[in-house]
Amino acid sequence: TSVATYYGQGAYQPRLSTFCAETSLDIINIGFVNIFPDNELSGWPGTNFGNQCDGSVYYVNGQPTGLLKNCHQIVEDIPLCQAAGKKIFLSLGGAGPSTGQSIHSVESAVAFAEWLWGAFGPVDSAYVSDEVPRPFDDIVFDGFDFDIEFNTGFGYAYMANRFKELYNEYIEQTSTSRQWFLSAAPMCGLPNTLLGDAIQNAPFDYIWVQFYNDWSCGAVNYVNGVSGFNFDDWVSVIKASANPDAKLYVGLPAEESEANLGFYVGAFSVAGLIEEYMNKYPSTFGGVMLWEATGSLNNTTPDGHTYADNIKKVLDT
Ligand SMILES: CNC(=O)NC(=N)Nc1ccccc1
Repeated sequence: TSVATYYGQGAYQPRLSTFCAETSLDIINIGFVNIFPDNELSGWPGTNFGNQCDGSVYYVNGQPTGLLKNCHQIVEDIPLCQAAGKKIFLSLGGAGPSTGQSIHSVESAVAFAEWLWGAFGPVDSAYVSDEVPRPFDDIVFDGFDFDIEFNTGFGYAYMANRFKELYNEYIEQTSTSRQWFLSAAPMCGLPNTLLGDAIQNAPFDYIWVQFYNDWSCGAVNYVNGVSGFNFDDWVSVIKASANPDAKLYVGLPAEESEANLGFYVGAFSVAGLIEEYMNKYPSTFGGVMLWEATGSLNNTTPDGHTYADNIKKVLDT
């Protein structure tokens, strides 16, 4: 089992290298590409990585885009994380603005995936060109994460399937042993309107469900001994999906302040839930996802262990 986390939106977050050194973190989603092309005059996506970039953006035909140009610390640090054996995904969506997250046609869903592959994928793929920038230079992400939180779910299955085709095409052409992955971060309510269709129709590798900010299905229900926590239902969703072997993660807030009031549960309070579901679904249970890295770092026990360390310890028992 493994621990996945998000990085990029933490208040006063330290640079990524801090988390490259954290052995309890296995997968890090870098968030976010938070403006999608159909919502941008320039036709380019926009990004936001909190305090990590200097604010300068790319220009297209003399017009500013929302695409950040200088995030040198992330660019310097991703190789450190990858050298430490961590998978680093680029996350699409995130906490807003809601006006930025929608896809208006199948064609634009496909074009968006190809653009991102050219901009953030292998430096020698067929989609690298003078028309597509390399905001993170020669950094090659290990996959793309769908953290869709607003509007509708239209287009994401087409986009995820196009990513899968691009992965397979590149692997076929280069015979590389390197792999690329797809992940999604649905909120726990079922049926899931924003990512249900994508999960049903595209072969995701990791599904980290946000078991917070929703009283009907949050992990807090299990901890409080009441019904609602719906991991079992999510196992059925995975088994009926395009990839029945996808790994299902329990998403949790890493600190009191990182979810709506009442949804945070202590690492040791949630240990029972983790142990029960890890044993109940040994092949589907993938681990725990934490929102998010800096909150976990700020949520340290007196012995100096972060929330992620304490969760990892529960997973390893
Ligand atoms: C995995 N994605 C998230 O956990 N997103 C998230 N926590 N969004 C959010 C929702 C409400 C307030 C702040 C952030």
